[in-house]
Amino acid sequence: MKNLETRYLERLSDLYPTIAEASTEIINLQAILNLPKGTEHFITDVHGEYEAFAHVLKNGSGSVRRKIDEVFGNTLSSKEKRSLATLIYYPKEKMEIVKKNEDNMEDWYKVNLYRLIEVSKRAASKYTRSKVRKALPKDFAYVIEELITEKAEVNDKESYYNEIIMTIIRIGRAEGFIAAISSLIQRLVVDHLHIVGDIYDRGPGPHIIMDKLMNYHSLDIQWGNHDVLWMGAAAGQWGCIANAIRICARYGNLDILEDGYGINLLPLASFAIRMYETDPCTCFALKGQDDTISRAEMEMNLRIHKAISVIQFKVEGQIVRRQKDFHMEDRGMLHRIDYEKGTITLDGKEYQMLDMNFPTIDPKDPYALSGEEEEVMERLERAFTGCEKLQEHMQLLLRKGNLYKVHNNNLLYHGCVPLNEDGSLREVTLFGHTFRGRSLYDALDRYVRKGFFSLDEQERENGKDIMWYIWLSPDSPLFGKDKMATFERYFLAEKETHVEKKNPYYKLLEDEEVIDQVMREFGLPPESAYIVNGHVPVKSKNGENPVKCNGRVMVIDGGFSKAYQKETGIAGYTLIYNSYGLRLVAHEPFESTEGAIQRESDIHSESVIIKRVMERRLVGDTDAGKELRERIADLEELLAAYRSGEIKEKR
Ligand SMILES: O=P(O)(O)OC[C@H]1O[C@](O)(COP(=O)(O)O)[C@@H](O)[C@@H]1O
Ligand SMILES: [Mn+2]
Repeated sequence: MKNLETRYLERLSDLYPTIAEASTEIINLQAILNLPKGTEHFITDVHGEYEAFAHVLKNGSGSVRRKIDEVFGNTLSSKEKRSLATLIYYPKEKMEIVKKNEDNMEDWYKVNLYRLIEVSKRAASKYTRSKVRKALPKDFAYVIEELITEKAEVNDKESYYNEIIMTIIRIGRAEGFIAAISSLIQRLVVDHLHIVGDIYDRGPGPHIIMDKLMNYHSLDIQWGNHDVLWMGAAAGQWGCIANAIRICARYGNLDILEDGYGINLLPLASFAIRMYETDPCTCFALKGQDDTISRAEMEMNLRIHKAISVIQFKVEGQIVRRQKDFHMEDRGMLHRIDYEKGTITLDGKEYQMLDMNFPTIDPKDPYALSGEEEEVMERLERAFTGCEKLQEHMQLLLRKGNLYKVHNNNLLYHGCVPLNEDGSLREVTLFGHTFRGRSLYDALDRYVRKGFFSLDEQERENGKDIMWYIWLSPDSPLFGKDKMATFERYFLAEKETHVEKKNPYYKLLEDEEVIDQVMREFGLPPESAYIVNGHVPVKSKNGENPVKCNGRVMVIDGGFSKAYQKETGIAGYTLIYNSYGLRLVAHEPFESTEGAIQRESDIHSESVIIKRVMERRLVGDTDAGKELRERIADLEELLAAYRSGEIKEKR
């Protein structure tokens, strides 16, 4: 039998059947290595805020504006630049407005088409032709390529381009063309997107964000605890289902389930209304509620909120009892309640319960679901696991996502690396094995996938429970707090019981030695790597800085989440890593899509340069570059095999 290497070269020769073809590919790949590296965009903790998210994607955290500035410098006023940027972000909507106010549309089209072509030329200049070609919108691929490629052979270039532009206008295709070229610009300014977790919960449109991501050209996701919660729910884990519904109810967002995913909440709603009919549910007031909701709807929402919370506390009590390895029995709350006195004893201290109306709890067996609750949960489980759209979204999370990622010398994860007080890696034992640092991340990642794919029922069930564990365990790298005080926040007035203490990691973020250790743990060179992490809102209003440890760690959760903007004072950070270096961008709250179009009010963003490289970074300096060099080496072997007669040319 031929050896593996020869067999591999034979397969490669199917793709490059001649000396000429193999040589051409080597030259092409070599050329790519010398292009500037593509722009990476990092976004985190979007929490369902799809409008702000869509806008930041459209403007590439200021990358579109920077391209416009590079191309036009002082030859356009800032108002004109703003208009052009708005046109690129929202071409259709912007043109509707222009058409109402402009008397000479032909002129307007001409000027703007010209400007857009200049910007797209610039945006395309750092890619190979073949890559640009792949990005071209189908309908206008040929014309756009014509217009953005320099034509050395055409003498009168201006009239050549003008002819094309005038034809587009004459045949009534200007609008379609503008929309197409605008989306090409958006597509080219960001080469790759990293979402550092928490797409779901609190805001109204996580499903809309997921739809956008489904079509995004190049993407990876580091799961956040809220994303894993939804993954667990989609896999049918009851603790996750109850939590996900509870959070939707808490934020007045049950529409996400009903309209966004078509999950029928009627069984839960009718149960809740009946069971808590006369209960004012005062502990279950909604957060960040919207005033458009009717009174009847609000009352139903409160009851659902309470009903699903009670179910959650029961189900969670069952999980911590069956999964002893989770060491979370202290989070079983219901058996600590004195149902006669209306108090609960926690850590030896007795507290008054703010609500004692629990018609479905049997004090002797407080974690048992009532028959109706059981039935509601069974129907919800079927609805979650049977929802095609939710499953598709979860498949995307599984395909593009991981618990962490090492990419171009950066380490990306949502929460933390669990540490002990002294900074050493915290050991966690699960199902008979002990993990820490990277091995903990890897083990949990594997369990998540088992929860979806394992054929072994026990493994699958453990995998599902692990998703709940990742959501809120003190040892979960995605949660990183000593407890999730949901129960205390609903039922106890004493604020000290609401405190969730963060893992020592967050205190040690400024400690160089600790950070070196974390980087080494993930195989990164401490002198040049960066850590990007989200999860904890940075209160920049209070002078808190997202840049830690002399610029080596960036915590970029600035609060896309409207619910948290009061605390943070801004609307989120994003990072841009392009061929010139690394730039942190702080965004002001996003007014609305309508404002962005009507008043051309782009998000105001301040950016700070974290690192400016001495020499422009090239594709050759990236992970993709490493792969390309490997491919070149393989092709050179093939070439040598052709030339030595070891392999015959196929054509
Ligand atoms: O403010 P809310 O929506 O009630 O959420 C508070 C809960 O969310 C958490 O902060 C987890 O969410 P994050 O991952 O967004 O921080 C819990 O620690 C806390 O109990
Ligand atoms: Mn989080």
